[in-house]
Amino acid sequence: MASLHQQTRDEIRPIDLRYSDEELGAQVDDLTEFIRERVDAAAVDGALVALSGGVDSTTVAHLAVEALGADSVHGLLLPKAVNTDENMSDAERVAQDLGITYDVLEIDDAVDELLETYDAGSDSDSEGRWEGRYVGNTSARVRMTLNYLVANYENKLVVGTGNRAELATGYVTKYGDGGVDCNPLGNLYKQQVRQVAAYLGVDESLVQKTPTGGMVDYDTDEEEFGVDYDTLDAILALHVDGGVPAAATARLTGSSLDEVEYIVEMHEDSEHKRTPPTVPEPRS
Ligand SMILES: Nc1ncnc2c1ncn2[C@@H]1O[C@H](COP(=O)(O)OP(=O)(O)OC[C@H]2O[C@@H]([n+]3cccc(C(=O)O)c3)[C@H](O)[C@@H]2O)[C@@H](O)[C@H]1O
Ligand SMILES: Nc1ncnc2c1ncn2[C@@H]1O[C@H](COP(=O)(O)OP(=O)(O)OP(=O)(O)O)[C@@H](O)[C@H]1O
Ligand SMILES: [Mg+2]
Repeated sequence: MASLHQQTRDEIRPIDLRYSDEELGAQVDDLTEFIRERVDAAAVDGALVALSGGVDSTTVAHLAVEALGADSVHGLLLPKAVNTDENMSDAERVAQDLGITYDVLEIDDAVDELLETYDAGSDSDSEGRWEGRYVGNTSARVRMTLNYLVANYENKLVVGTGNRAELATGYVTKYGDGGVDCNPLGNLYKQQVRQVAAYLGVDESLVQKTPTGGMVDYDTDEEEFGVDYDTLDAILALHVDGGVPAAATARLTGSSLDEVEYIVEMHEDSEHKRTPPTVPEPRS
């Protein structure tokens, strides 16, 4: 990995976290070994991957096939009306190119039924953000339920797709896309995920695709972070994971202090998503 301290005050350019060629091959070996180990340790028959057409799930599907062989990997496409046809056809192409079995299960009815059961009325502010939150998160939890239904049925592990940038900022739905059995990409920043994807032969258009949650129709990840992914990666690597002071991080990444502090706030507020549910201390 390139040095985090490669910049001078006069020359601000994105911090490069990408692996060297040698590191990249070794990293991919480690990731495939990780998936094999998890499946062996659980004594199951393989891996289930939910496929969205995004680079994270595409990369995990490729890694799982490298690790286990196509016969041991099952894909699930779980479209909702809000998902673009392009994403879903990309997901289908990934499954077909890899030669894995997959199902396409529409989730709109299940999500609507849950919302109606609670009579979830309008909880929206003027931009519909709050309504988007509970609808989007319920969709993610319906997907999680279907992942486990099929994983139980097929005796497989649910292999998650969360990367370090998402997990560090809590940019996952708790017990939704965050509800998985293991996360092979959990220590990789987004630019490293893209690098691994390219190494595994993922189509360039998918490697460079704009990340979106597909939760509601207006979200791209970078709009919610307030900075682009390369900058987010760098802020996390320098400050949150690396202990470089916030002001120096802002300078080194070409960000404002407010932008760095917003990411820190996301990190701190989402601690509960990275730890098991708390229990009180036992009475002594
Ligand atoms: N301190 C605390 N200790 C323990 N639990 C705490 C807590 N604070 C909140 N909670 C619980 O957590 C809940 C909030 O968490 P959660 O339900 O996840 O909801 P929340 O974090 O508000 O929303 C999920 C975020 O992740 C993003 N997301 C989700 C899924 C996929 C993607 C994507 O890009 O692919 C992005 C989404 O856009 C949104 O910004 C609260 O309702 C409460 O139950
Ligand atoms: N329509 C969908 N069908 C199946 N799985 C989905 C769908 N939408 C989201 N998921 C699952 O939720 C995960 C989290 O979504 P996320 O957007 O973070 O990842 P991605 O789409 O793979 O990559 P990117 O972040 O670049 O868009 C996906 O990787 C996938 O496993
Ligand atoms: Mg996506």
